[in-house]
Amino acid sequence: MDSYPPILRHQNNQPQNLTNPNNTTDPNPIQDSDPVPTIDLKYLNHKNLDEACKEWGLFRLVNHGIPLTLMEQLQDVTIQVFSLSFESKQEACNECPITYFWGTPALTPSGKALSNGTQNINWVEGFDVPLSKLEQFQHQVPSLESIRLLLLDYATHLSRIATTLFEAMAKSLDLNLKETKSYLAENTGIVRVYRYPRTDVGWGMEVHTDSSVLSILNQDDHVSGLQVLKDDQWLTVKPISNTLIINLGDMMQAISSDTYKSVSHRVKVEKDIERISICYFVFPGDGVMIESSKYKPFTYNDFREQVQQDIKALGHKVGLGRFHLNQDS
Ligand SMILES: O=C(O)CCC(=O)C(=O)O
Ligand SMILES: [Fe+2]
Repeated sequence: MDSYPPILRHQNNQPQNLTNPNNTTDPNPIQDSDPVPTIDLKYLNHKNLDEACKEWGLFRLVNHGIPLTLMEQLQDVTIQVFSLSFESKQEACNECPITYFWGTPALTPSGKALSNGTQNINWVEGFDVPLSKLEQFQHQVPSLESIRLLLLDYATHLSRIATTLFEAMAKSLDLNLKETKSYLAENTGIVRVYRYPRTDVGWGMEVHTDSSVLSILNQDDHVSGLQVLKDDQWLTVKPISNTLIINLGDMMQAISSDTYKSVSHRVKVEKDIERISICYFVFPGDGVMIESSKYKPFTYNDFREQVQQDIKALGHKVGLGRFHLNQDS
């Protein structure tokens, strides 16, 4: 229990030693499939990809080329890092580019929790890792150093996957590839590693859309939680080992002039079992103007500042609606 941040120490939580999932009984038996479209990266079918982006804004990626051992090692080390005491996690991130946060996924650019004090607690703790800084430091805490080394390797795969998918999308959308290259800037990539505690109240993450161009989620192999809104219905995205979930963010929706969807999603928590996930987000390059037929020209920085203002003033993100061409403000 002392590994949980104090505000997440709900009375119903008992100390638990998760967490090699292979040793636990799974309360959410994994079904073989769900209706989420599957895209094969090795044999990329542009038409299927285009349809998934239009209809869902989310798909499952197979044949992604990341070694299974790397995916499994990352999940194992993530579990180890989170099992450190709350105080050591805080202390470990005091003077390093990695930020440790809890209770909300909304952070200021300097890594502080962003809030106007009225939001609900999100039952989540996490580490925010800017990938471009990974080479510049080493960590004294062995599990954090292991995760840093694994992420260095993982990051090259994430860039490869994001670039391949984005180029295929740009082609289907008939965007000028040379101009649009800067819409996906590899040096903006961040990874967020999350643990959702066991609890019987609240949400791990409330309904939102990602602000990214693309997000790549490496879900817990054994515990479900991610839910996606499709045709006004919430649907659970089944965890399936050795696959990734790709979701499109607000920047992709804007770049595509609303042809593609930034998908609404949320994360459910479980009473009896923790969940981890390792999520990657990539954004347009610094100062790059997003031009589209549906929105006023804006940079990702304009967008992020607006989101921060809205969260402070209203308690929630308004998002792309702020930039719509027929919006007055
Ligand atoms: O943990 C997950 O599966 C999803 C997390 C998420 O939606 C986010 O970080 O934006
Ligand atoms: Fe998200």
